[in-house]
Amino acid sequence: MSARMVLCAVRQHLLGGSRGAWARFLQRQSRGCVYSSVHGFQQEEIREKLQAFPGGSIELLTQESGLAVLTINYPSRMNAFSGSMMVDLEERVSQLEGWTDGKGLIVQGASGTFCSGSDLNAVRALTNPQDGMKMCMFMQNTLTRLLSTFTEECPQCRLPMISVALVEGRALGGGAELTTACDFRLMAPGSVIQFVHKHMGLVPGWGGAARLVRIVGSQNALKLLGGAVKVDPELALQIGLAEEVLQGEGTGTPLQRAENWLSVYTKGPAPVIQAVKKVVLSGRELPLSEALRTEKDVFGMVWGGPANMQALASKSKHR
Ligand SMILES: CC[C@@H](C(=O)O)C(=O)SCCNC(=O)CCNC(=O)[C@H](O)C(C)(C)COP(=O)(O)OP(=O)(O)OC[C@H]1O[C@@H](n2cnc3c(N)ncnc32)[C@H](O)[C@@H]1OP(=O)(O)O
Repeated sequence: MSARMVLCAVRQHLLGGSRGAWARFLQRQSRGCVYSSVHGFQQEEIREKLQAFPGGSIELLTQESGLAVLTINYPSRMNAFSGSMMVDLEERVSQLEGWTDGKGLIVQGASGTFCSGSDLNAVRALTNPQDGMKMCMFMQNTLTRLLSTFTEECPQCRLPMISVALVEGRALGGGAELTTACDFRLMAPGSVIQFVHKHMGLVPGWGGAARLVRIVGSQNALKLLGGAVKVDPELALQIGLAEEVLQGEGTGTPLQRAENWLSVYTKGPAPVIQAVKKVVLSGRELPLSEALRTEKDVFGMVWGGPANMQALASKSKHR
């Protein structure tokens, strides 16, 4: 464990394991996970630039069940991301990082379609490479925090919720990238995920390529990006991009079906579900020796905790 990770673990203990307090502490320390001023990234400068392209919103609904729903809301532009929505998303992620009771997150688009990527009106006004890179760094930071990725600068998992992208309609360009910032993708019949970047003379820049390789492997990722392939639910299942197709007309809305699907994995006390996400995430993101040490630290947080004591007292059998 690096000196910084030790410090982080000690701080977490001092803060009594309260994720809200811990999140607020970390937010004060550093808001961006991948890029900071060290990399020439000035968050306030790009926020201001993005705010000049308003429209739409990102809505967050947190529920007592511990499930939250994040909705990309700009139906008149097929839920494309305006500049102000990029800023909104960053603020909603901060809100989620401070939500102590959170266990699961569903990311969806409004009005039956997921997201058509960046708002092309904003993209056209930001074509110089400097602005493009700033926008890309801003979105990489936000989506990295959304997925709770461990990075060198941010070795603590701050948003340890199990997340699902509910894909209805289309997820194009940046919208396809956003789906990869969730742990799972559930697709409605007839929906499409398409990395259209090649057709735009681009490659993904919101971290979508790096994450896609980890999800489907480099050969499938090369095919999807190189061919700008329209991925329907059948292909998505075949290559492991989607977890399930949400079938079942008459069994509730797609959102209700996604909530039912997710609730299987989020049933139980928040600290335990958050611990599950942390150990899996560290196994995926960190070198083995660091992942093992993180697992030990997380284990130490739940061992002897209320859920553990209650389970021991009830002498439960796992039949
Ligand atoms: C860095 C770039 C990259 C990234 O961020 O990683 C990107 O994401 S670039 C954006 C990539 N996305 C696109 O290029 C999508 C372009 N749009 C379409 O292909 C189609 O609109 C659609 C999404 C397939 C839907 O087609 P259809 O069902 O026929 O509806 P319309 O075309 O009539 O769309 C309705 C309305 O929405 C506007 N729209 C759709 N997408 C965007 C967008 N990304 N930016 C801005 N506006 C968008 C579309 O122009 C229509 O508006 P009106 O013309 O005013 O009716």
